Amino acid sequence: MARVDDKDMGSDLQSVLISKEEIDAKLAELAAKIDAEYAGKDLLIVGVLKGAVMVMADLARALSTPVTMDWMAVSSYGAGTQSSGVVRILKDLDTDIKGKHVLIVEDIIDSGLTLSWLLSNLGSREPASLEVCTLLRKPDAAKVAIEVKWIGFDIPNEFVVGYGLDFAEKYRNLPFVGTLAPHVYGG
Ligand SMILES: O=P(O)(O)OC[C@H]1O[C@H](OP(=O)(O)OP(=O)(O)O)[C@H](O)[C@@H]1O
Ligand SMILES: Nc1nc2[nH]cnc2c(=O)[nH]1
Ligand SMILES: [Mg+2]
Repeated sequence: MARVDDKDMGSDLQSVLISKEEIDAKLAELAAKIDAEYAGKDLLIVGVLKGAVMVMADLARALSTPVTMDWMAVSSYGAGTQSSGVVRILKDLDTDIKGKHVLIVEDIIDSGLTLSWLLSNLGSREPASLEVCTLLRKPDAAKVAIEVKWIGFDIPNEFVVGYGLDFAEKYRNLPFVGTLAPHVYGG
């Protein structure tokens, strides 16, 4: 199992919430379900930058279904650890998704505001189908009416980093998901 002091960030971390091994096993499980769902269909997976890069890379390799991959970058106004729901496109898809089977891949759903906006934005482009796969989901997501077909882990309402998730752009390259020590975010 990965140690908390991996990459010399040990003193910033409080605990390992989900280990690399647990992430790998979960992605294999999700990939099998996604393979079954899209058998015989063309699938476009859409990663939401930057957080979803690790999930996209590992999920794509765990899938047997041939996929195409595209990326969106959005920014939700709001500083620090809070999302505001006001979303702006920083990088749009390179491809037209009309008539395509589209799977949005996210690292985390917290307030659900980013995803809710994305579902309505991409939904209006008339894809053949539009579903969501997220590695992590926090409890507040239940307050927003969004349907998430594939969920890796439901986690408590704590700020997590690693495996794509940042705090002030750091910690994304940790191979596991962990919680930060309070002194790092001024707690
Ligand atoms: O459910 P919500 O409250 O909207 O939060 C979830 C979103 O926040 C994070 O992205 P962030 O905007 O931090 O950008 P990043 O992926 O570049 O870190 C995460 O990757 C999700 O996209
Ligand atoms: N890094 C990180 N980004 C988030 N965006 C929404 N929730 C979180 C979280 O817990 N950690
Ligand atoms: Mg972030």
